[in-house]
Amino acid sequence: MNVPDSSAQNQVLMERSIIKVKGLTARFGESTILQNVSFEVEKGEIVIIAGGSGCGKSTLVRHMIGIHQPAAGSVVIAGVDVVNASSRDLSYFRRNIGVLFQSGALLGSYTILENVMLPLQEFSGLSLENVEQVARLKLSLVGLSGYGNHLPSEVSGGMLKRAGLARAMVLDPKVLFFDEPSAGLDPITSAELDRLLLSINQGLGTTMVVITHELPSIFNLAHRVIMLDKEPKGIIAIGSPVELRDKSKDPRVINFFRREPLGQE
Ligand SMILES: Nc1ncnc2c1ncn2[C@@H]1O[C@H](COP(=O)(O)OP(=O)(O)OP(=O)(O)O)[C@@H](O)[C@H]1O
Repeated sequence: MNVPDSSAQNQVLMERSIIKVKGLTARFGESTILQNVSFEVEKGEIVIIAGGSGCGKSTLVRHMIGIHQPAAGSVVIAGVDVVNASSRDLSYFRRNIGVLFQSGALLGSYTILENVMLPLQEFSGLSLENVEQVARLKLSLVGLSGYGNHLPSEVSGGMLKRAGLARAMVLDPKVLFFDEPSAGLDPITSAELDRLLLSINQGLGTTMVVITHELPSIFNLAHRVIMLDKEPKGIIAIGSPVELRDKSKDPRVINFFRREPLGQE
């Protein structure tokens, strides 16, 4: 039997990671928000980024997807060195990730179907007919088959999120990023969205990075939680929600998980 040597084993382990963040330092002017942050995310994993307001959750994700340039460190996602990517590589990168931010609202004067078609028209090179077919498929995946011709103003908040999700997924991304996906939703609609994300993760194997501080969502979704804090401007804990809740000795982590409603697991 061929037993792989340790470097080959390491290689296999490394290849499991689809996201590698190494020594990331984020600054705005004189102020350092994140210092020397490193972690990896495995293919198919759902990682939640949590932590108090202003600790740098959005800043981290914005650096990961190339919106901001880090002061130091590297980010490699699906094989693309995001920090040093050429415009060609960035274009490839954008096809391999989907982003659903609160600010990424749908365009109000376009129908939901047209909104979902937009990334395909920009990136796919498909004919208009095929673009529409793919967009309709994605709308059915998120349970919005009958709503393609509605304007965003004509559907509920939960439906808008699902339409945004269809748009974020339309290029079949390997990684999806969400910033507070359940913000503004009632608990039932929020739980429905969690179920949808989970079914997409399980059905398609899509890796997900989700910013949220909603404990039900954390327990519904997360394989691992990365907790950030202003001190030391970075990661204070990484682990499954149950591990962090039951085993952490850090009072900040304990306090965070104490808000968990009874009966969540
Ligand atoms: N573009 C920017 N320019 C200057 N400062 C910024 C910028 N973006 C974020 N910051 C600052 O970085 C810090 C972290 O902000 P960030 O939005 O990443 O925190 P957060 O953890 O996502 O917070 P919240 O949970 O409140 O959304 C804050 O002090 C914020 O003011």
